[in-house]
Amino acid sequence: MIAPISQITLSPSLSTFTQTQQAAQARLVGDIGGTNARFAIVDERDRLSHVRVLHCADFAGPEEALRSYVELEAIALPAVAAFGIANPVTGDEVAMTNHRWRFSVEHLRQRMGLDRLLLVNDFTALALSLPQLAQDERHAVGGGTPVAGQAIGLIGPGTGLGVSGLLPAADGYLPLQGEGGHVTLAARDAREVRIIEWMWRHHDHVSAERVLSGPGLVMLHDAVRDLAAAPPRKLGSADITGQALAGTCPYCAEALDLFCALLGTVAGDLALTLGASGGVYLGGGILPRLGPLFAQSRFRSRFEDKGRFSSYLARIPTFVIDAPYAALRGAAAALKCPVRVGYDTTKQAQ
Ligand SMILES: Nc1ncnc2c1ncn2[C@@H]1O[C@H](COP(=O)(O)OP(=O)(O)OP(=O)(O)O)[C@@H](O)[C@H]1O
Repeated sequence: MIAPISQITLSPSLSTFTQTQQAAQARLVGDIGGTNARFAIVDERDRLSHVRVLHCADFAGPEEALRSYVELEAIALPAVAAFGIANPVTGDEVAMTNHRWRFSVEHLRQRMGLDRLLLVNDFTALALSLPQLAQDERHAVGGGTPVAGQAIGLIGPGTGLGVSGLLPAADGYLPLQGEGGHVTLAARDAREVRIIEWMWRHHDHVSAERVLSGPGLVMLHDAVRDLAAAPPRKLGSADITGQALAGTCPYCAEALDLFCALLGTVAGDLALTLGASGGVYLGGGILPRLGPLFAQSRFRSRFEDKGRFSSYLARIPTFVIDAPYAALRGAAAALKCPVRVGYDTTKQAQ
């Protein structure tokens, strides 16, 4: 743990020098999702401290959330910051897909007095953290062995569905910056055809994210009940998994079963598309909350269920990420990424 910067007493003559050193060493990192914003300080040895999780809904925008973070942690901001955000990052203007925040990266940099602010898609950041994960920070679901130096896939349901990956390059890996959560969801059997038909009543385009996310699990449960002509019952996604785990609601259990199977389909598609012999990693906030249900689910059998390519997929391991702040480490890695990622703003020399 590094000491909070505000607790370091500086003599006036040393102050400027030391602050410059701190700027070179400590960095502010963030992981902004549709539900939570996590912030932390990363030291020169890439260790995290001052980790704090804030609810996005409590703040008008990222500036207010950051000011609250600084106040709650009683720290001075480092001069350099990088945030992963659950959004495509294509320029200075960011309008979140699953939350109301809209902001300019450059304006935020200026308002916070930062020398550099990098915004990157949250799953691009998470992908950059994968090579740093320790063995005990991932749990294998099913068989397969990762092949070193090969492509790696990443997918994770949370408020939305994040998708990214790493492609091998001369000096390591290149992170993907796509929007794979919005691919069209495909049915594998007649039951899923009926579920997707039901979803069309509500969405013109039924993307993977429409189903493989917290709100998606709620819709799946609604669909299962409606197709069974059961009376509607509004349950949140946490209630649905809670009741499925407790065995108290057959509709919840079926919704979760469909959720895991459909995630297997989409993760298998990602593995095929990338040639992800390095493995497919599963992130996001939902899977770690499913307990043993996920490992016992149809996820892995569906992942491998690709006809003539089943043996190809059987060799690819799938791992649930068990490192709650991996995306924060990935945001720090993005600052050092040799290729341009996200949107980077820096203070112009006077
Ligand atoms: N026990 C649970 N079972 C299923 N879903 C849950 C559970 N608890 C929370 N969720 C759902 O998980 C989602 C939040 O996911 P996550 O924790 O990854 O937040 P986030 O980082 O803000 O999300 P994202 O980055 O995707 O926007 C919400 O839709 C919430 O309803």
